[in-house]
Amino acid sequence: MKDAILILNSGSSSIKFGLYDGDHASLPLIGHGQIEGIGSTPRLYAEDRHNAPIIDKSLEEGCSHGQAMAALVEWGRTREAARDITAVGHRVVHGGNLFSGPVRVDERVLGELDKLNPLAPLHQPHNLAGIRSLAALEPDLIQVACFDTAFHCQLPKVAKQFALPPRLYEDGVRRYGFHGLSYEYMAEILPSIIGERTAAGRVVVAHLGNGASMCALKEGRSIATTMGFTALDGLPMGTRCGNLDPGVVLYLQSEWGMSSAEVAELLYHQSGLLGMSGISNDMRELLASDAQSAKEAIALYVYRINRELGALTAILGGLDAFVFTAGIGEHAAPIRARVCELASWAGIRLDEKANEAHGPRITTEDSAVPVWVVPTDEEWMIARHTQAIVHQAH
Ligand SMILES: Nc1ncnc2c1ncn2[C@@H]1O[C@H](COP(=O)(O)OP(=O)(O)O)[C@@H](O)[C@H]1O
Ligand SMILES: CC(=O)OP(=O)(O)O
Ligand SMILES: [Mg+2]
Repeated sequence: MKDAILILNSGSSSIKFGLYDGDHASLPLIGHGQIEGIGSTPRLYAEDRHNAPIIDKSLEEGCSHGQAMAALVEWGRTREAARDITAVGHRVVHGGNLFSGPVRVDERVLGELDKLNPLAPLHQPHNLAGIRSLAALEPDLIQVACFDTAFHCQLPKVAKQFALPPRLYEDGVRRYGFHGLSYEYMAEILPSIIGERTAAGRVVVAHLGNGASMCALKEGRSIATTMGFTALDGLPMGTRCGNLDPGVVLYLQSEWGMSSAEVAELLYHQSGLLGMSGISNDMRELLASDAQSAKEAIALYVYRINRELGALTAILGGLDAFVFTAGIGEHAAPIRARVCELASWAGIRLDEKANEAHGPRITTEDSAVPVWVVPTDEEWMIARHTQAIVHQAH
């Protein structure tokens, strides 16, 4: 029977998945898709590697993450009846300071990862619930956790430190950084797209999805990143505030009498693009809106990206390439145009037509720094790690 590897990527608004042919080192894609609307009106959608739809089906109203996962495995088996799912690789957002690489999950590992739930409340509990519900369905299945934080674990100490007493650092209160599977994929794919010499230089990648962060890559390694201890820091996001004076939190608690749960709800769910605009966390809706609040939300979003670009360029000591990726980075040409306009200080000159066509290169020949649009593929990166662990296990 042929082997397949199922990959699950639980983002803050969806479960994305991929089914890969585990018999080949290059891991060809069999099918991929997502379940959207978990908690409201869930829908399972998948297409094959040529983007032809395979399934488009509504799931039970209000179904849980676990039930959605079970529906997915059922689909994988029905569709690929001649295939055995040998392993499931999961995106797990937080690995803390214990996990610096992919790991096969067992009860001990799950126990350690549970402790990190408060550090990634939008993601970690869903990631772990998925692993647990699959373990209950299929106890012998190899399940592998691949961490968003792992790619950043070699950050220089100064980039990880907060200006707090050292005992807090020792206790794990430090910058971890996220979206590491996306940045790892970029480090791997960029030489073939932007050229080996440029990719081996100083590159800033902006991962702009529902969550958003930026990373400074030097010689393909992360040396600085905008997210921190949690996935709240850095850029404003769909519903998260990004960088914020910690004095605001103290003020809300002491003067407004807000509990920590209420502050968490505000900062994780009611801030960012949604909070500022009062309209939506979806950039498509904001770009289509005439409301002043939508315009202000977009203005702050691009302002903050430009500001972080400056900071990361300073850390890198210069800039050889700038790359946009993830939902907004790959699809929102007006946002890229606004960022590039603000980044004229770096000698960036936008090629409008190329930008409208989504690149891959979106700057003119005389731009001092080339800017690229490169689709990310966190799932494929997870599949690679999972395959390596499966090989170790045999
Ligand atoms: N054509 C588009 N124009 C503008 N924004 C888009 C477009 N397509 C997708 N997006 C944005 O991308 C976001 C989702 O990005 P994605 O990387 O899939 O997020 P996540 O993995 O965090 O769920 C959506 O919320 C939406 O704002
Ligand atoms: C870490 C994070 O913010 O992930 P996502 O963008 O998938 O929400
Ligand atoms: Mg994502």
